[in-house]
Amino acid sequence: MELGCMTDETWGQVQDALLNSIGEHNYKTWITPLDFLDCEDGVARFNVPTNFIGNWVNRNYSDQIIRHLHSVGAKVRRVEFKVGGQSRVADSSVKPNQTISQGSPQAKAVPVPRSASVAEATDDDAVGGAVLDSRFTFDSFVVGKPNELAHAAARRVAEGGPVTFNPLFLYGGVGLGKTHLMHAIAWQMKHRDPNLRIVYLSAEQFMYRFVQALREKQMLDFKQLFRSVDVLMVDDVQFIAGKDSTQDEFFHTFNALVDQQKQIIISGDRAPGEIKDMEERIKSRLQCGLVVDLHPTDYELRLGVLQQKVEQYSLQYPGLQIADGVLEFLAHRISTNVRVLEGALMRLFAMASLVGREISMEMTQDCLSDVLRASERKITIEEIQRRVSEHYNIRLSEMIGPTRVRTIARPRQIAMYLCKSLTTRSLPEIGRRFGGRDHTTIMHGVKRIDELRVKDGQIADDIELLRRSLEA
Ligand SMILES: Nc1ncnc2c1ncn2[C@@H]1O[C@H](COP(=O)(O)OP(=O)(O)OP(=O)(O)O)[C@@H](O)[C@H]1O
Repeated sequence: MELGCMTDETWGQVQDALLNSIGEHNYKTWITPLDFLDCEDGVARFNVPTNFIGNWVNRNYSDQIIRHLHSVGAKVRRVEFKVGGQSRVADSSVKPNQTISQGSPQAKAVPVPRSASVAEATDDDAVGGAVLDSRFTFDSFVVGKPNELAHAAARRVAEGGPVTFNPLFLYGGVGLGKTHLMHAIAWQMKHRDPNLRIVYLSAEQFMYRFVQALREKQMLDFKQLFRSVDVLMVDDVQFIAGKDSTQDEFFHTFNALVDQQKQIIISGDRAPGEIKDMEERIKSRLQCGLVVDLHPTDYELRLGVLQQKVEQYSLQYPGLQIADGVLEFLAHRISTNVRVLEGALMRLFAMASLVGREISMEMTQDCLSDVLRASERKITIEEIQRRVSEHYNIRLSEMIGPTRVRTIARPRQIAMYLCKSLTTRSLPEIGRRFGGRDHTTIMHGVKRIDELRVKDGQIADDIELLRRSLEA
C-alpha cells in the first residue's frame, strides 16, 4: 500500500486509538492540547500551548503516535511540536527524548542548558550518524555500584589513546544508561579532538542505511563511509540479529575498523553470547574486547539520580518544594529503570506546578498511582541466579551447569529455593532455567534448603540477606 502523509481524518483516527491506549485522563491532559498543523515530507507538525506539553508528548507519546499513524496508512516518519517558533522533534528512527541537532532544519532547544564546548563540537553531526543528546554527558551520569564498572570502562575509552580493548561492549536491561554512556563517550572524544570522525547510530539505523545503499546502488559509498571513521558506535546491536545481509555487512565493517585500530563501541540488551539469532562469528568478535554490564539499579543509585534530576527540574520550575521523604519513597518503590524514574519525577513537577502546591507524599501517591502499581517488584529467576552466584563467588555458568561439587551445588539449591519462594514461576519453568533440570530436582533442592535453614544458622542468615537484597 502506498502511504499518504497525514490528514485531519487520519489524525482523527489516531486520536481515537490513543484515547483507547492511554486512557481518558492522559488523553485529555496531553493529546487534546495538540493542534495538528500540517504534514509534509513525512513530518507531521503540531502546535502545542507550552514547551512543557511539547516536551512531554515528545518523550512519552511520539512513538505511539507514529505507530498509530502508520497503522492507519499515514506515511509519517517524524512528529514535530512547535511553540512560538521552538519545536520538539521525534523521529521514528531516533529514540524518544533524543533531540535534533542545530545542523538540522528542525533545530530546537532542549530545556536543559547544554555545555557550550560540547555544543560546538557537534557541527558535523558525526558522519551521517544519529544526533547526540546534549544531556547525556559524563557530568550528568550518576555513578553507583551497579554501573561503576561500565562507567569506568566508558571513561577509559573516552580518554582515547591507543585502542586497548576493541570493541567495548556495554550491555544491560532497558533504561539503565547504555545510550547515555555511549553519548557521553562521543561528547568527550569530540571535546578532546573536534576533528575525530565519530559515528553513533542504532543498529536499526545501520540496517536502514545499508538497505537504502543497496536500493540506490550506493554500496561503495556506504562501505567507504563506515570504514573511514575513527570511532564507530552502534546502539542496540541485538536489532540486527536474524537479519542476515545486515549482519554480514556489519561483520565486514567491524573487521575493517578493527584492522585499522579504530575504536568500536557497541551496546546490546544482553551479553554477546546470549543474543539469539546472531551469527556465531559476530558473537565471537563482540566478545573480543571488553564486555561490561550495567546491573539493575539499587536504591542508592536511584536516589542519586532523583536528587540530580530535582536539581535540574528546580531550574525549570523555580520555587517548587518537595516534601521530605518523597524521593526516598520513589527510590524505594520504583525499582524498574531510570527512564521510568525520571518520567515519574517529571510528572510530579508538572502536576505541582499546575496546582501550585508542594510535592507532598499524598500528591505523589495520587499522581503516580499507575506507575507505582506497575512497578510492584517482580524478581526474576536470572536476578536470583546472579545474586546468589555473586554472594558465593561462583560463576553463573557453574550455577546453571551440571557440576555436583558441594561448593556449587549448595548455592544452586539456595537459588532454586529463592526462585520458588520469591517468584511465581512453576517448578518445571525453574528447572528449564537451571540448565534444563527436571522439576523433581528443583523440588528436592527446595526441600533440602527448607530443612537446612532450620539446622544451619549460616544458611538461614545467607538466605535472609539474599532475600532482603533481592527485595530492596
Ligand atoms: N546513571 C544514570 N545517571 C543519570 N541518568 C541516567 C542514568 N542511567 C540512565 N539514565 C537516564 O535514564 C534514561 C534512559 O537511559 P538510556 O536511554 O541511556 O538507557 P538504555 O540503557 O540505552 O535503554 P534502552 O535499552 O531502552 O536503549 C535517560 O534519560 C538517561 O539519561
